[in-house]
Amino acid sequence: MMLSPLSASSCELVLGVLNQVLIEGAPLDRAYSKHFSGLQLAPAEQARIALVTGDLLRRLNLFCYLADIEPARVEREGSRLINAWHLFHELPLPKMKYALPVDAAEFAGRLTQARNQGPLWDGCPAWLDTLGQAELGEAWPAERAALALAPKRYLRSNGLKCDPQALMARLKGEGVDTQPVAGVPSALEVTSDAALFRTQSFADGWFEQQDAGSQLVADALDVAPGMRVIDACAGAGGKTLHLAAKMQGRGRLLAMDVEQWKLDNLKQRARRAGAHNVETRLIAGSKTIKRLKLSADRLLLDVPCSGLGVLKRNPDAKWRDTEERLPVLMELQEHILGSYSRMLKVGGILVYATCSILPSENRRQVDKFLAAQSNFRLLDDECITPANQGFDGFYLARIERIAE
Ligand SMILES: C[S@@+](CC[C@H](N)C(=O)[O-])C[C@H]1O[C@@H](n2cnc3c(N)ncnc32)[C@H](O)[C@@H]1O
Repeated sequence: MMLSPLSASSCELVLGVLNQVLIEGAPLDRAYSKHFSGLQLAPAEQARIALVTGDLLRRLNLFCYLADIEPARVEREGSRLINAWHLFHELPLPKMKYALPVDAAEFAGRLTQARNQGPLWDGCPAWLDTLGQAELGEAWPAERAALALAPKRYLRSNGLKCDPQALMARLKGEGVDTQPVAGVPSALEVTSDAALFRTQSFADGWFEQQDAGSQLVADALDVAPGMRVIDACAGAGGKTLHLAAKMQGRGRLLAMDVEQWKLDNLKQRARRAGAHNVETRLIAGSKTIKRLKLSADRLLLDVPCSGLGVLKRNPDAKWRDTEERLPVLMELQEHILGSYSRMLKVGGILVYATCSILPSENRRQVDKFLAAQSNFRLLDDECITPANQGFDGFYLARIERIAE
């Protein structure tokens, strides 16, 4: 999308969203829906607001430095942040009422200084830079820079309703341009700013919005029609629906989670997608897992994680308590892998997946599990990274159960 200056009312919306995320702690998608609902915004304007907000959040420390404000003062001094963003992109300043000015000479001096500070330039907070360096070493600066870029938009064509070529042609007729994605057969990249979710193709369940990297996770599970498959951390079902399509609606697909509202959401999406072999089950405790002992041909463990692979899309995670939550998440990952793997049959395959690029949430968890469990063996693993593939970052390990 071409960058262009924001109108004064769009500046207000950007600041409203930023304020809700940074000061009130709301997730970014919830802040968008709160601010956009009830407004008759043109899709292009909505996209422009999301682009500016995303860019500001991805490199919040850089823009705060250039505007000479503290992130905590965004509510009072946000107009300065917006002006700094426009100066940075060499755009005319928006006509906001009572806006705080940015001194042009001071801005230019700060810009020169920031260019020489890698973490600041890439919008990386100090805790994350230290962690990334410790975990990824010399690979980190490239990942850090890739995580500062705007995400591309990808769709997954729903194999239960269409194939990617048919979807591409139908969307073209609805004003949405797309192109195939090398190496990910189910994915299309959206190359125009159209309102995807207002299309009849979406209403008819022909696609879901899903990152191309994320689509590789279900591929790795190698499911077939007729199998008994469990998606044990299914959430709202992004990957469940992909698995259902790969099973061509035949066999049993059990989607589980600890949050009922996510499973309710999944059921609704499954109806639209025509995925009739999906059953949902709330995990109410260890008994729910025990009852399914040795029952699955395939098991997906898409565990809760730091989300540090998907910062392009969810940049707000950089400015939350992600660092403090990491040890708790790692303990949960270890528990889920150790305990839920009991649901797999002998000869069955499980995929352990995260949307993190940190070895401590990924390969090290798998190694710890395998060291304690001689009845499983690693088939292979892969880290999909923003710097290498350009998609969101994901990790997946394929593990086979070789004995009871
Ligand atoms: C990475 S998300 C899953 C995303 C989902 N698979 C998708 O593709 O949309 C992790 C999920 O694990 C769930 N979760 C958290 N603790 C859990 C537990 N102890 N057992 C199972 N699921 C859990 C969370 O509610 C969340 O929905």
